[in-house]
Amino acid sequence: MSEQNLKASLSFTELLVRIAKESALMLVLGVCLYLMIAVLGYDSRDPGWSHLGYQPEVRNLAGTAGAWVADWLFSFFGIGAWLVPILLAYPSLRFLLRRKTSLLDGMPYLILRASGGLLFVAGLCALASLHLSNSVFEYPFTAGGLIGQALSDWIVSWFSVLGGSVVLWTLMLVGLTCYVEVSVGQTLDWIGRGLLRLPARLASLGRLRPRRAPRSGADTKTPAAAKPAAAPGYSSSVSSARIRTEPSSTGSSQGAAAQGPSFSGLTEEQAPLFLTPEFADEDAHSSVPPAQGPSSETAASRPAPRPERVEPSFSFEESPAARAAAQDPRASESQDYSDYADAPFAAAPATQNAAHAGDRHASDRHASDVHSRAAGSEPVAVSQVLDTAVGRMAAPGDAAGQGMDEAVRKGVRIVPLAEAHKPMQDSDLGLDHDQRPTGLRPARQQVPSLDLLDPPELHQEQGYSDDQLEMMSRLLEDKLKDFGVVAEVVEVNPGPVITRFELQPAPGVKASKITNLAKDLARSMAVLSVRVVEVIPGKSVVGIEIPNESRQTVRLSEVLNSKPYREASSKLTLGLGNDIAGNPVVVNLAKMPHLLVAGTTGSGKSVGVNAMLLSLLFKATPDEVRLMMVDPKMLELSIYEGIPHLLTPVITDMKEAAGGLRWCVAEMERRYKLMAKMGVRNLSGFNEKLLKAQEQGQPIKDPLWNPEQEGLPFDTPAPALETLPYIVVVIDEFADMMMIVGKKVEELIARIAQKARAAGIHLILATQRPSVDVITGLIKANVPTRIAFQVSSKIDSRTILDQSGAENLLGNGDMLYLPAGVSVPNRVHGAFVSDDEVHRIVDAWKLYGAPAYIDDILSDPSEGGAPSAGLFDDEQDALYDEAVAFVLESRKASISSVQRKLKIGYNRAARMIETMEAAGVVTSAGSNGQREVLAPPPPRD
Ligand SMILES: Nc1ncnc2c1ncn2[C@@H]1O[C@H](COP(=O)(O)OP(=O)(O)OP(=O)(O)O)[C@@H](O)[C@H]1O
Repeated sequence: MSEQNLKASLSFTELLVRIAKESALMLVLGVCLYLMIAVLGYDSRDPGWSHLGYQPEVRNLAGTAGAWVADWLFSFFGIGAWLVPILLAYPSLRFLLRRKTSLLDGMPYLILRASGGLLFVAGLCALASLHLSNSVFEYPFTAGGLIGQALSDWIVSWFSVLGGSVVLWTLMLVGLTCYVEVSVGQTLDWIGRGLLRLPARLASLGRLRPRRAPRSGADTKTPAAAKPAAAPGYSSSVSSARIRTEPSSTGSSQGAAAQGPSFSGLTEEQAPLFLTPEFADEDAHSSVPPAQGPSSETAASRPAPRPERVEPSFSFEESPAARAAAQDPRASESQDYSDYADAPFAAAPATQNAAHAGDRHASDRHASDVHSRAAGSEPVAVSQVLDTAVGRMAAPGDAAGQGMDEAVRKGVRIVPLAEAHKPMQDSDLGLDHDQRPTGLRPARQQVPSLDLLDPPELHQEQGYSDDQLEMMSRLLEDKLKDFGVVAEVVEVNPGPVITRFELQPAPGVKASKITNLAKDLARSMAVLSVRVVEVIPGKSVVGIEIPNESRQTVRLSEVLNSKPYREASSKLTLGLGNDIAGNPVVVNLAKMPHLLVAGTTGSGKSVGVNAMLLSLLFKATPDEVRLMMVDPKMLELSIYEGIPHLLTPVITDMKEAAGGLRWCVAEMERRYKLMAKMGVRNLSGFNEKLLKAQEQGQPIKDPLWNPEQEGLPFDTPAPALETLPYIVVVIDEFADMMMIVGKKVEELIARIAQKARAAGIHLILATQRPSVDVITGLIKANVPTRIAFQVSSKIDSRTILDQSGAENLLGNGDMLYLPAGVSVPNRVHGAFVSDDEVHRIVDAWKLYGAPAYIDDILSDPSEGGAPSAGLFDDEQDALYDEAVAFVLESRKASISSVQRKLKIGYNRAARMIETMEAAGVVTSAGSNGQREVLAPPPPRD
């Protein structure tokens, strides 16, 4: 056969190929157009594969076949059906329009794009099924069709709704990237670089324009054009001008390409937005001249010219292209592409390794991080990946606001409470550490040593392990989701007794909704109780406090040996326990100035009160602090009987207790008068003044001295004033007093609470009955500092703290401490002190001396201006009639004789005599303190 025949037959074959291609082009266009019409004309009432037609007439513009096709598409793809014609058309047209590409050569690209398209549609359908309601679309099955439904069901069963959404979005984007072959990273890179160079370009544009005009002349040569490296293929383009004027950029790109898979090797001109290997190859091929100039070196080292149509290799094997690029600048273009194609696949093993290394939560989003580290052959620590993920999540407004990335959030930051929790400030606790004199007489004796207390247990069991915490975080999120609350655990703070999970609720989720779920959460997480902290100062999260499996016990010795207690200058410093992070909580009763302690029986109140009392006993001598104890249970405080701090024996009779309060009112009034006479405003000022005068050798005489009142001659000189101790009144069961004595106690407490601060009298009221008839509004208004131990209901908690929370405490000394003027209570794990320890300290104090009871308490309570008369309705006293009978019979109206006769307390007897006075049975006390009996003796039978 002649050469001409061969050419003719070849051209005929080419013709056939061309005709076949063009026919196929028409066919594809036609099919896609038809599909588009069918989809556009879809009417759910038309007959179809999924159902029988509801209407006799087919409405679809593409006819019955069109109706069936549309129904078929919508049944399987849902809203994805709209994309099917487009997805089919784009790659086919692209392939068919490229004349020189044979089917075989183009196949890999077709497969890549088809897979990309499939992934994209599948992701879209599944997302639509997951998130869109079909009631809007009225498609045969779901908004994402059967494919979307099946895929979303499967994904959700493995990844949950949120995680699944992330996976599907990722799938979609990957599909899109494969389909249109857009490099997301490169596009961003391209845009960024374009923006950066924009000013320079604009500036150079002005300079280039006048030069370009003469270029139209045939002879005109710009210096750039004169450069032999100019590539003819680029001659008419701006980019070619750039290449000519910037030869070094090409060099650097080669160098970079030779170094490894990197995009930095591409100039922006070389890096096409659409990474189309065919184009790249063709361009490169046609634009690179065979030889001369500076590029001739590289051209010389280039392998033999390839046949005209050579598709660049699209291989996932990394090295050949990379190596070739080192020598072949032309290859660098295709190499860059294949590098890019390699990147995710190269990353995969590293990601998998990370996963195998235990990082079951390594995120897709951070696969690139992992990859970049893996590429630098650095070992990738799982925790680093988690840290980065959580770091991003924790960014304000990120996690909740823009839909949470399930993959990223898996990996909770675990920060010990000791680091995450801000301890209470000294100002909240009322502590002052300055060493100013406290205004009290230098102590005559030393306080006992803290060694009397049991030491803290050193090796206490730790809470949950990191794995458990991670699991619990997930569980917590899931359980909340079950209750319709979308929130994400952003941090976990393990502490000695509880672990706090910090939740970032999704926008629109109210913290109170989570609070209301506290009980349900406790049940579903199988823990004793869950406390929700709606406000954590300084953070935008909600705290969930879950008890540790094994709880550490806080010993009083631990708290009292702490710096805050040791350095506190106040004699009324109380050690309460440790906060949730294990920091000691030491408070100042003087600043409170009165404290209400309430909690259900067995919650740890008495232990708490004991801890407070021991704190006082380790800080203050009897000269500095005196105690009045009221203990209706006759068990709790009787243990302190005999310590020198007591003003009076521990009071167990409730009416005597009321008398004690009345004495306090009288004492308060007396102290006020004294302070007024001395021109000072508070007790420490008063004591300081006295001490100063004593130091100067001019002790101050009692300005209120009334010798006649004492039954002494009127010229008896006034004694020198003594410093006054603080008085702490501790009432262990304050409800009993309210029940027995009634409203009068409330009035007395209110009076003391209102004024006693300056006089150095402080109240600690404890009750196990936190009801409104015990903790009345009047008492609450006057006792601003509260401690709530565990209570049985929200209502009780509100009665004590004016907010809920105490019902979710753990008992055994777990408490909420609400300082005066603060709205958010602080959780404190109360210090434990055993009865043995209390005994030891009591015994130690007993060694220092017998209690010096203040005689005034045993004298007439009306002295000192106490408005005693009329305060009590003592005619109702069961023994009143007996007392009257005794007085009438014996003709002795003395308190002590009534006391002895009826074997009652002094106060009760005094009240009876007062009542008799009010009733006209006896006279008022004369100057010698004697009363006469006015009523006649009882008639004898
Ligand atoms: N801080 C603590 N740490 C550990 N356990 C504690 C603590 N406080 C109390 N407990 C435990 O709780 C028990 C009950 O405490 P406590 O007697 O103080 O309760 P309560 O509220 O005073 O009860 P009640 O009102 O019936 O007297 C104690 O026996 C002790 O075992």
